[in-house]
Amino acid sequence: MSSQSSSATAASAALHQSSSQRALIGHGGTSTPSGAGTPNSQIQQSDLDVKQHLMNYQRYFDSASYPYINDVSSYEKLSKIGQGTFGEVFKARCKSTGKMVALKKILMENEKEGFPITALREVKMLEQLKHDNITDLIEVCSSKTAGPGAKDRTTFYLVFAFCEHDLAGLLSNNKVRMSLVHIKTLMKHLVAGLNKLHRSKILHRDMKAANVLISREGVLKLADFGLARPFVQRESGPRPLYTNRVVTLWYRPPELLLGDRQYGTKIDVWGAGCIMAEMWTRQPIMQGDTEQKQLQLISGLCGSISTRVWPNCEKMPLWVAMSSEANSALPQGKKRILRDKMRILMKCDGPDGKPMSDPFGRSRPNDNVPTDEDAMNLLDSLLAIDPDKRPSADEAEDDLWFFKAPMPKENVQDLMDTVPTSQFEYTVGKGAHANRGRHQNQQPRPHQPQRATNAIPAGQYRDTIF
Ligand SMILES: Nc1ncnc2c1ncn2[C@@H]1O[C@H](COP(=O)(O)OP(=O)(O)OP(=O)(O)O)[C@@H](O)[C@H]1O
Repeated sequence: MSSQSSSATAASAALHQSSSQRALIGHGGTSTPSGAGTPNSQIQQSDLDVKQHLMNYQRYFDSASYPYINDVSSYEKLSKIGQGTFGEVFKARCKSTGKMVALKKILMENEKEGFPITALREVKMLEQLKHDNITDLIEVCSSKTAGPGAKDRTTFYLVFAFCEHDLAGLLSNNKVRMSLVHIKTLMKHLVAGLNKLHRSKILHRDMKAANVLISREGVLKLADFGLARPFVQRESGPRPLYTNRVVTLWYRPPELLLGDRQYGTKIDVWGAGCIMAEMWTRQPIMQGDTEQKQLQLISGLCGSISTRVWPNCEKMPLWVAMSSEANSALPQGKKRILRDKMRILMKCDGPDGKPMSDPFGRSRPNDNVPTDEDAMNLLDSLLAIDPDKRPSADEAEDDLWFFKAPMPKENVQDLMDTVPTSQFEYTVGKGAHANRGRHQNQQPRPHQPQRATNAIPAGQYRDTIF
């Protein structure tokens, strides 16, 4: 037995003994159990034993190391890079290794309840999700600060490996020219990360370009697990109900907009489809400002939502409300024009491997250059109206597109080398990442008060994180 585990056993024995002793001697160690006439010398001896045990216990904890609770002073804060819903985010440097990190401060909304359950959930999930394409949680740190009235307060930080860019920022930068190989490589990373997530039985529930980070080395990382939750896959019996107030509106799939509360992994797959298209369009493809508007935009691009394309659509809780004349959110007779719209952009690269289409309109798209039909097929399937017709992340990872020339690369380091400044550095102060995706249209987190909208009747569902 190692000295540490033997001392752990000793400490736990000490704790056990001390608490039983305390119970025996009563509160404060000076009274006796009711009615028992115990001689004073015996009480004093028990008291001393308890003190000794407590001291051993304390010594054990003082000498123990807490790999997840280092003091945040081991990092030097450099700048504020973001304001998440749950607190501020800082760029910092590890004093001992020089490594850059992102420190996400946990907002202690209700300190009496201790470490917030939402942050705890995020930590627990990230611990399971060690993968190249998922943001790397290094550790949880704490710091003691003297609060008002000189009362010590503990602040917790999640420490992540630092990523230089987010995809929304990169896409809004017209100096960043992405070739088909770059897009294919990033999509490969995205579906690989998503596949890991879904294999670990976790739903992300907030897929959007702003939550996709890219490291200096050109590796994509899925980030922001603040809305993620574990799910159960049941073959039979009632399926659990989840909140449908998830996913930023622009990336929200039809089933969520129609009030589904028994959704699954395909909600994230829709988000992956929106992100894939955005890599060519360079802006979110459907920017509604209400749920009805979003449904209308989906119908406009992906075709009418009907039993012809989605047999179960009429079973959705909000089907009737959304098809009402007043809402007119489900226009019928709309053709699916996704392929026609994207054809002009999803061009194969030129002979020199340079992109042949220019989403920023600096040159006319070249109609003679062939469209990448395999990319188009994958996009078309990711954005299927019927969630059952969308591929799983596992199937998407095996898609033909990824195995055809031009082959994806290990990373997009060459693209990163063309972007000298970290996106965070030049957006900071203007609300880093305020670019797009973290937009006025961003929906509040489920636990936050809802903004009044003229959308679906509010309060239809209890708005909590399950
Ligand atoms: N690993 C990282 N490297 C660099 N910046 C990061 C990292 N993680 C988070 N950030 C920055 O902090 C911001 C907020 O982080 P995150 O999205 O995890 O928090 P949140 O409270 O869930 O925010 P949101 O309101 O965007 O959902 C990000 O948009 C990004 O700017």
